[in-house]
Amino acid sequence: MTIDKVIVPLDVSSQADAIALIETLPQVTFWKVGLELFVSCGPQILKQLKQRNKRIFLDLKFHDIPNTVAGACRAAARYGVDLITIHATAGKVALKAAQSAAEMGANEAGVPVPKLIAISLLTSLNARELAFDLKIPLELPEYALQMALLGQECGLAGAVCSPQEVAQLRRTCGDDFLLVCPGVRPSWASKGDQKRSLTPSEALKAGANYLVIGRPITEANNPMTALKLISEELDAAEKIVK
Ligand SMILES: O=c1ccn([C@@H]2O[C@H](COP(=O)(O)O)[C@@H](O)[C@H]2O)c(=O)[nH]1
Repeated sequence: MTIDKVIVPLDVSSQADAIALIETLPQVTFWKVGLELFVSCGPQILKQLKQRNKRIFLDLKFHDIPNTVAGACRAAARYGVDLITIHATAGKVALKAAQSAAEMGANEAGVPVPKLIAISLLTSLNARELAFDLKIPLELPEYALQMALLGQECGLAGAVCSPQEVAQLRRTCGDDFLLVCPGVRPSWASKGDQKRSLTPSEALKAGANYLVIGRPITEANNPMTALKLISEELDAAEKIVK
């Protein structure tokens, strides 16, 4: 089912708003809990999602020294979530420590080990910002690839990348490496702060495993209709991919 490849972010600031969204879109099986919701209402929302048999992408984008990210990943893994994010720029020692700690936390809690995935480069940044603001002397696609490869070398399960880099990452990192793409925008939706987007069908055909699509659905006049349009677009694209 292509709808299972869509992860919808719960980018709201209260548990009540999050639950309202979950109940408005019962066909969504995979939800993302990010900084806004987790900081607002804590891990309680994870229980709510698990009670409803939903898969959980805990997108807290850890970025700290090895000891601290390890502690955070160990604690996050105990919740029995499916995906956890860490910035690749935390570095090799931190990525390896985070991976071992996630395994330890899950084993302690007797839950499946979550997939730890590395943020390669935020999808809100473009080549100009990378070069002139962040002073990174690599072309953007090469930089995103190197960050994904760093994650892979450290034993992580996958990476978060923009749909514009996913084909290159898929070719280089192989079929078993999980590629999760935010910054996906249907042709009818506004881009907002996303700077490296493609449409859902383009992202799927380019090799993404999961598409994170938020505001085009959650801020639509009718979220159910928006999700249906995306689902039909993905169904058509999957027939071409197969
Ligand atoms: O590089 C990244 C990493 C994470 N995100 C998250 O994905 C969603 C996108 O929401 P939209 O409303 O579809 O823009 C959001 O929760 C981000 O925190 C990202 O956009 N880019």
